[in-house]
Amino acid sequence: MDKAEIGLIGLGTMGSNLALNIAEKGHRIAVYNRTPSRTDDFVAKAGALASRVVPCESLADLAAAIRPPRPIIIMVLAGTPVDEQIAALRGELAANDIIIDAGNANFRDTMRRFKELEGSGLTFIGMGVSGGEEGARHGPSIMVGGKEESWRRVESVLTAISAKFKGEPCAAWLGTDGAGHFVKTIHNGIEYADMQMIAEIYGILRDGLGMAPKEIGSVFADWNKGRLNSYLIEITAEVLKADDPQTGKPVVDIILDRAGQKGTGKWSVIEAQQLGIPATAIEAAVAARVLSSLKDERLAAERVYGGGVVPIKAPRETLLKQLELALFAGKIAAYAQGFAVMAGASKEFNWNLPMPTIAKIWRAGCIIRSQMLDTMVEAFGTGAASTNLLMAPDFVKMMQEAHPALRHVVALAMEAGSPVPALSSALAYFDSYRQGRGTSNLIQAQRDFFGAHGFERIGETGAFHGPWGQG
Ligand SMILES: NC(=O)C1=CN([C@@H]2O[C@H](COP(=O)(O)OP(=O)(O)OC[C@H]3O[C@@H](n4cnc5c(N)ncnc54)[C@H](OP(=O)(O)O)[C@@H]3O)[C@@H](O)[C@H]2O)C=CC1
Ligand SMILES: O=C(CO)[C@H](O)[C@H](O)COP(=O)(O)O
Repeated sequence: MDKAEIGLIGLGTMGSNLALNIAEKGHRIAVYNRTPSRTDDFVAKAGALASRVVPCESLADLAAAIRPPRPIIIMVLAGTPVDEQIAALRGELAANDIIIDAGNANFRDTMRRFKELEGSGLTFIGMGVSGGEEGARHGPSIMVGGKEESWRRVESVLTAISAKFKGEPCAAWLGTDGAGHFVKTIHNGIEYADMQMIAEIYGILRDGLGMAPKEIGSVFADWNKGRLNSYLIEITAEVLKADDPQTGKPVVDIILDRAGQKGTGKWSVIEAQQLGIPATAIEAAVAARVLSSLKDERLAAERVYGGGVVPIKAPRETLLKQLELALFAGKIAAYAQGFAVMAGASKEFNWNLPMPTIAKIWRAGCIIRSQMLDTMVEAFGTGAASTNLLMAPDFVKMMQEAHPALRHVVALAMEAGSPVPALSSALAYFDSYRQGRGTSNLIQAQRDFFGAHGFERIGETGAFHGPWGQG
C-alpha cells in the first residue's frame, strides 16, 4: 500500500474535519485516535475520501504508515494530552520528522516544547487553527509558529487546506517557537470581546426594548449587510432565528446563561497584563463569562437587589442605528487592543510579528473574520496603524463617526441597568487613550504622599516630592 504523506492524531471535532480537508485536497493521510472506535466511525463516515485515509491502531502503525520525513499533526485537547502524545510519538519517529501541535496550546507550553525538542533531530511547529468545525473541513485560518524552514516543508499542504480570501491563502508563518499559538490566543481574545459585545447589544434589545429572538435575529441579519458584516454577526442572526425542536421555543431561550471557556481568553488577559498593554474589552469579556458562571449567586443577588432592566423608551429605528454604530466602535477598540498586545509580545519575544499578514489571514476562515479586516490590512501595511489601530486615518474616520453612538448606548444601557461591561470598557479605553491631560497626576501625588515614590514636574526633568504634611 502507498505510504501516506501526512499523519494526524486526534479525530475529535477539529481533527476529523481537518483530516477530511487534507484528504480532499488529494493527500493521503494516516490517522490515529486514542479511542479506536472513533477511528472506525471516522473511516465509516469519510465516504469516497476513505480511499485516501489510512486508519492506524497505534502510534507505531501511524509512524510506519507515513513516508519519511513524516509530518504529523496533533489535534487533541490542549495541555497534558499534547505532552503525552509527543512523549509517546518520540520513540516512533526519526530525524527530520515534523510534529505539528494544531490545538489551542498556551504559547508558553509551545515555547517549552520547542526547546525540549531542539537538538532531538525532530522539528516542532505550534500552529493555531481557527474556523471551528466548518473551517477545519473546508478552509480554516492557519497561524504557524516555528522555524521558517519547518514552515517551508509543510507550506504547500497547509496553504492548500486553508481558507482563501480572493484567492490568497489564509495560512502563514508568523515567527519562531510560540508565535503562531500566541497570535491564535489573541485571535480568541478578540473573539471573546466581539462575542460579549454582541451579547450586550442582544441584552439591550431583549430586555430594554422587549424584542423577541427572531426580531433581534432580523436586526443582526440586516447589520450583517453593512459595516458590521462578519461571521459572528452572521451566526448570531442564525442562532436567534432557530427554534428548539423539543419545545418549539427559540433555542436561545432554552439555553442556560452560563458561558464556558477553555483558556485562550484568560491567557490573552494574563499576557496583556504581563506585557503592560491594556486590553480592557477582552478583560471585561473574560470577567463577564466568569460572572455568568455564578448562576446561583446571581439569582440570589437578584432576589436582594432586583435585576430587572428598565424599559428603554427611544424611537426604535434611531436606536437601532445607534446600537449598530456602538457595536462597530466597540469592535474597533477590541481589535486595536488585540493588535497592541501582539505588538508588545512581538518585541518581548523577538518574533517580529507581521501585522499586515495577520490581518490578511484573518480575513477568511477564522471566527473573527469581518469586512473590517480588509481595511486593517491596508492600515498595517502602510504603517498607518503602527502606533495603534485607533491612529490609522481610516479608523480615525470610522471612530469619529461611531464613538458618539457608543457613548450614547453605554449611557442608555447603564441608566436602564442592562450590563454592558465590554462596550463600556471599550469606550473607557477610547476616552482614556484620547485624553491628552489625564488624571494620573493625582495618582502620582497620592503615591508620593504615602510612599515617597516621587513624581515628574511638567516641563522639568528629574524626580520631585510634594510638600505633604506641612499643613
Ligand atoms: N472546536 C473548535 O471550534 C476548535 C478547537 N480547537 C482546539 O483543537 C483541539 C481539539 O479540539 P476539538 O476537536 O474541539 O476537541 P474534541 O473534544 O472534539 O476532541 C478531542 C480529541 O482529543 C483527544 N484526546 C483528549 N484527551 C486525550 C489524551 N489524554 N490523549 C490522547 N488524545 C486525547 C480525543 O480522543 P478520544 O476520542 O480518545 O477522547 C479527541 O480525539 C483543542 O486544543 C481545541 O482547543 C481549535 C480551534 C477551534
Ligand atoms: O478556538 C476556538 C475558536 O476560535 C475554539 O472554538 C475555542 O474553544 C473557543 O474558545 P472557548 O471555548 O474558550 O470559548
